[in-house]
Amino acid sequence: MGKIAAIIGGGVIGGGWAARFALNGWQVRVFDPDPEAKRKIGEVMENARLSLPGLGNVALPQEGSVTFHDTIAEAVAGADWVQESVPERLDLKQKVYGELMAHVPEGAVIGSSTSGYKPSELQAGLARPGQVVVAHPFNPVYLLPLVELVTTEANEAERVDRAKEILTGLGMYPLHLRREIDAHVADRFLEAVWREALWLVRDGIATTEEIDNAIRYGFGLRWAQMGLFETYRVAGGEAGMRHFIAQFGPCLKWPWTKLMDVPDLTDDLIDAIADQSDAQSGAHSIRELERIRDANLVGILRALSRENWGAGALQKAHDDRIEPASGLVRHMDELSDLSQPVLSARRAVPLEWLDYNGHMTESRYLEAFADATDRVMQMIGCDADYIAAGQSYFTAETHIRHIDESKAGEVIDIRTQVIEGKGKKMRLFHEMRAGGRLVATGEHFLLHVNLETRRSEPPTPQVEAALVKLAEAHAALPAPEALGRGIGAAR
Ligand SMILES: NC(=O)C1=CN([C@@H]2O[C@H](COP(=O)(O)OP(=O)(O)OC[C@H]3O[C@@H](n4cnc5c(N)ncnc54)[C@H](O)[C@@H]3O)[C@@H](O)[C@H]2O)C=CC1
Ligand SMILES: C[N+](C)(C)CC(=O)CC(=O)[O-]
Repeated sequence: MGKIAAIIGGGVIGGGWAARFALNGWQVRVFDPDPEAKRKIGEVMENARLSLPGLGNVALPQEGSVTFHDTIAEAVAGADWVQESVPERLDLKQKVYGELMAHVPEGAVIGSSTSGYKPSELQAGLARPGQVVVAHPFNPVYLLPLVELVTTEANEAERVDRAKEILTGLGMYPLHLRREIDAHVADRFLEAVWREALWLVRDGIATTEEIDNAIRYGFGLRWAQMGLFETYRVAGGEAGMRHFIAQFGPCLKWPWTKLMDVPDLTDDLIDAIADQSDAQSGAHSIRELERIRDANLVGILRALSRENWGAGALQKAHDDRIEPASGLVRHMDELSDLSQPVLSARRAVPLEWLDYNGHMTESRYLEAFADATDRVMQMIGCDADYIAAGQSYFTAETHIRHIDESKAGEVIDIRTQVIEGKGKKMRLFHEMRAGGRLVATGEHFLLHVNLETRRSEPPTPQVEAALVKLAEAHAALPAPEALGRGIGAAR
């Protein structure tokens, strides 16, 4: 049996944790007295299955089970990680921790999703305070990598290291705070922005929609990729941060913000906010908004991955970590059997690859096959260093057949047969399958090129020898039925 995560409280956040653990191969056990918890978590899992697996370019491990339990004792039995996500009330959390102490295995980490309590407040009076850390995630937990890890002197160093390792293994970024503080780091920041926004609505300066537009059409886009300080460094021009502070530092003392003043949440203000929010977003259900949010997040995160930047760089590092378990290799010497087509991709279909017909769109087949070709190039030694040294392959011709549909989150495998590999020429035949079904084939002809002259020339002897070895090993395979076929050619 795989690793076990117990989820105590399966609402918005507990459901997100359940999805992140399960889709990363953990067995998940949920305890939540809400009779609707199973349905709600089922809906979160559905959204997560569409979006999380396709965030990266390598398939996640096989999904773990999610089971529901009537008692805390049953849910936490044998658990490696327990994540508490009950409502944000200290008395309730402390009661739950009392019960957890009686049943959670001593080796397990107990993480709290608390948005604002300090770990010392949760640890107070417990038999084993060292087991409890704050692991504060961000909604949607299954897509956003940040988790604030807050610990105290009571936490053993080994347990803190294990907590970091487990969270990293889930594709998250544990930001370990230097010391505990109310509301950690990110929520202090969100709270300041939220307070200011409430004032702007209360004073009739802007509506909820106008405030959201001010964020999403402007600084929100900047924050997603560079955060605050790096953004302001750039805003300081060539003189950087010092110039930025010299220019805008004095404004901090001007009445630009309301600072700690909080508007009274009167019935009138709450009605105004709720009515404006209905007018702004009421045409969509919460589940629809969640799906829109998820599709946008996947697009943003995948764009950042292409630049190997920010949260996208984290995703790439996660892909690298899980790649060996996925069965993919980087060099053909790692293959145990050269006589069969090589596994050149094993990945899930990203949400952003879908089109208006609800399935993977045609251009993405080429992207998937192109990535598979890159993998074959890497396997024969035409890797990043080789290319940086001035040689590579260019694709000269491609023929793709679309045979069956593929949906978001579905795992596709591509296996590649080398049809020809000699001198400057490389001809590949890719077969893409989803759950054993043949989904598409791609035939590609490539020429080896000198990147300085931009003219074709033979590869280095090492690369050519590797390619020839693979081509000879594949020569005994039957020719693919569609090899060399043009559009409209008889089946
Ligand atoms: N909603 C958000 O945006 C975020 C919330 N958090 C934190 O996560 C925690 C949970 O918040 P949400 O998921 O938003 O609340 P929620 O209200 O959606 O879910 C709480 C769940 O806990 C269950 N519950 C109540 N008493 C319980 C008990 N004794 N044992 C087990 N389950 C119990 C409820 O039935 C409910 O399903 C809070 O500490 C909150 O501060 C953290 C990050 C973001
Ligand atoms: C509003 N909130 C305090 C519950 C927010 C969080 O804790 C983090 C988030 O997801 O924004």
